[in-house]
Amino acid sequence: MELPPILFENVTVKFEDRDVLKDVCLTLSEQRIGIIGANGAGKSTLSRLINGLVLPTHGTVHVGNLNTHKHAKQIRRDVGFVFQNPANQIIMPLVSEDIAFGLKNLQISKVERQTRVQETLAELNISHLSDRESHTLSGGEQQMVALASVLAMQPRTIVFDEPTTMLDLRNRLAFQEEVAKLAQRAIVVTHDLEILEDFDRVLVVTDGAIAFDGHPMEAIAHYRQWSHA
Ligand SMILES: Nc1ncnc2c1ncn2[C@@H]1O[C@H](COP(=O)(O)OP(=O)(O)OP(=O)(O)O)[C@@H](O)[C@H]1O
Repeated sequence: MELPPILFENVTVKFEDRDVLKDVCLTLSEQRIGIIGANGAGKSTLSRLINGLVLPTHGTVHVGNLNTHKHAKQIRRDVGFVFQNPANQIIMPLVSEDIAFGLKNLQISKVERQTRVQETLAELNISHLSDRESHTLSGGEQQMVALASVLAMQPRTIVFDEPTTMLDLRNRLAFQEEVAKLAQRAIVVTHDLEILEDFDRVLVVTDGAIAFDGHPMEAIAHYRQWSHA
């Protein structure tokens, strides 16, 4: 699978006149990239820039040749986003319908939709949730369903914003295994440092800037040291 590079050029994001990200320049071409850092540092904002959920106040973000300012619709087809709060992402009454919903928007045929829904549920070991009512699921079950909905759409990049916060050990391991197997690019914002150990690259965000960018173990060491300072 060809993975288009993601390019941040001098990106500043201001909220209410405050710089939440300051002049960030990055080229993301690796397959598995982690983003770590303190609460409020700007990690979610950085991740939301990738699919145009947040637009730069200054500068540009490109996914391949597409600019998030100009081509948000095309970019959203190619960059899936798994939200921190899965309840925000679940729309339809039944789990199977919810996963099929995104596929319908992509104009995928009914037969193909049903196949993909069942395959994705099986892949994540949650086939037993297929006919459950979405609003009765536990937080962790919702998080797995939100993940299934995005995986079923097969985007080439998937951005995860704190995907393991509600998961028990078994589902956390399932998530970790799923990410390790993905042919797609995974960009994961997390406070769960262990899941990043086999990643290709980890960014440490501090106060709206990239304070460290490199190998996971070195990035985690940098972040630990910074946290103790
Ligand atoms: N829509 C918004 N309007 C105003 N301020 C915002 C908005 N979104 C984020 N912020 C602020 O921007 C800063 C960075 O937020 P962000 O969510 O990117 O941080 P984070 O590193 O993901 O934090 P956490 O680990 O706590 O989730 C915070 O101070 C936050 O309050």
